[in-house]
Amino acid sequence: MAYEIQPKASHFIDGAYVEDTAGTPIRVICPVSEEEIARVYAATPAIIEQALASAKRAQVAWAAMTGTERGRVLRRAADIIRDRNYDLSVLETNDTGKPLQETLVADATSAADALEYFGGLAGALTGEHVQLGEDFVYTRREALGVCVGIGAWNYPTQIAAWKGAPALACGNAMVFKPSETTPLCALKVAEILHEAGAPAGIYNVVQGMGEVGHALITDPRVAKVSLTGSVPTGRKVYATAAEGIRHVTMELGGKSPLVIFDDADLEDAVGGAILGNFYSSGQVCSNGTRVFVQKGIKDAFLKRLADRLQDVKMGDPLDESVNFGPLVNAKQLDIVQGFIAKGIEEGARLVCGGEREKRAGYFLQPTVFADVSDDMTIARDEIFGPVLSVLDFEDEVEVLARANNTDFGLAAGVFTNDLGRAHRMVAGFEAGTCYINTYNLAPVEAPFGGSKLSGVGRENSKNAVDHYSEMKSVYVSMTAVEAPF
Ligand SMILES: NC(=O)c1ccc[n+]([C@@H]2O[C@H](COP(=O)([O-])OP(=O)(O)OC[C@H]3O[C@@H](n4cnc5c(N)ncnc54)[C@H](O)[C@@H]3O)[C@@H](O)[C@H]2O)c1
Ligand SMILES: O=CCc1c[nH]cn1
Repeated sequence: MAYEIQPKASHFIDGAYVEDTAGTPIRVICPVSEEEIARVYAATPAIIEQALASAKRAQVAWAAMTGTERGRVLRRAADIIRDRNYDLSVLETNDTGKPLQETLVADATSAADALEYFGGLAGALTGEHVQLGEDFVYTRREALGVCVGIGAWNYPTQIAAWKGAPALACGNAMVFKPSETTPLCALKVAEILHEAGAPAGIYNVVQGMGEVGHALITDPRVAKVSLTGSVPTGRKVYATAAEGIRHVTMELGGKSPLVIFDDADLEDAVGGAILGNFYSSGQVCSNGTRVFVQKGIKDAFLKRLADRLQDVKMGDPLDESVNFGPLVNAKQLDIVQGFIAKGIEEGARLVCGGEREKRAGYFLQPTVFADVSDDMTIARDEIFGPVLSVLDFEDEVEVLARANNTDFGLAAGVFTNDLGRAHRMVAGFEAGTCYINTYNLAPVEAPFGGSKLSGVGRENSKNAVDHYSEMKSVYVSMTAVEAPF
């Protein structure tokens, strides 16, 4: 029987698909055909209760298993995902509009990497022993309990796994709410985890908008919330979590600088700027959208960038030769077009692009602005679309100050052949994720996350373990107790 890729119902709770059509309908619109391809229903209070109760019930026994046993489940899920990579990539492409050429290598595979990595780590999670004379302290690394994950729409499979894998490895249960824009892929992550042996209730998915997210994170059974989303949503979710003194991870937006010095390899620098602005049609949180180019290399950079943009192939994202897809929906297209109009109005020079394609789908041409100044709207606000701004600079001290002159701090990159300068620049960047002579890679082995308004905590790497577990300290006395009376 062919593997069924379309999820069977709106929610996945307690090891099974669950439907409740009393919830608000959420239409899933294909960004290419602009037609409805699926419909799910937002979680009702009854669905939210089922998910939280099931997670709470399941978590204690899951945490009592050995890390090696838990890890085995995660690694099995990783294998299943790799076996079904093609079908899962098609689903991701349908959900987001990203080209299959991309989703085949960056989405389900990234989810599999996370499950494999944290599955491998699970058996090695430990506390420590501290000798204090004859007495000693030992620490127990314990799960937090029920964790809520809330996702953005640009990487629905990856986000579901980047949150789920470390949470489950540490012995937590998760209730995950995907973005209402891309609700399908997380359901497959839940289904596959269950198939791999995750007990019922350990990873649940419920659909809905902000209200459902809010209901989840205010429930007293919830110990932690991990959000991937915009800064305004992050402010609200962080404040709500603070009421209950809950643990948080905040993976938020950015307006990251990419600095290209005169001595950089031109071809690599242009490649980095392309990866940092046009992958996923520009809908990547860490994009280096403020491209600071030193004056001596600026003309050559702009010329080569315009040449290489000739190789953009737009079209049906399921065609594997297509390398540039539409934006995710009409609303995002409208927002990005608004920024382009603002760039022109404020005096930036449009080098190429800027137009919606005359075809069905939310296709927008890759857009490059030059002569952008620091105070322009397109240089200050996160656009989250295929819009690259080139800003000129003279020297290292000046460009570092300008690169950091933002409230965001997600990522930053530098292209130069001067190694000393490269390391000075990254030491000076106020950003959580930095790149030297490349851009936008996010391997599971490396911490990923932001500083300043771009976030709190880190995903991926051993660092994530500290955000999904806490240490219990146990003092053991080997001597008589001395009390004052
Ligand atoms: N730092 C990262 O790792 C990272 C990764 C991907 C995307 N992002 C950011 O995400 C943004 C784009 O995604 P988006 O438009 O889906 O973001 P968004 O902030 O609009 O929504 C994110 C999620 O939060 C939920 N939500 C909204 N209000 C809520 C509330 N009051 N309580 C609980 N949940 C609520 C939404 O339903 C959605 O699931 C961009 O800013 C991008 O930079 C960050
Ligand atoms: O969208 C942000 C997360 C990311 C960055 N690179 C790959 N995934």
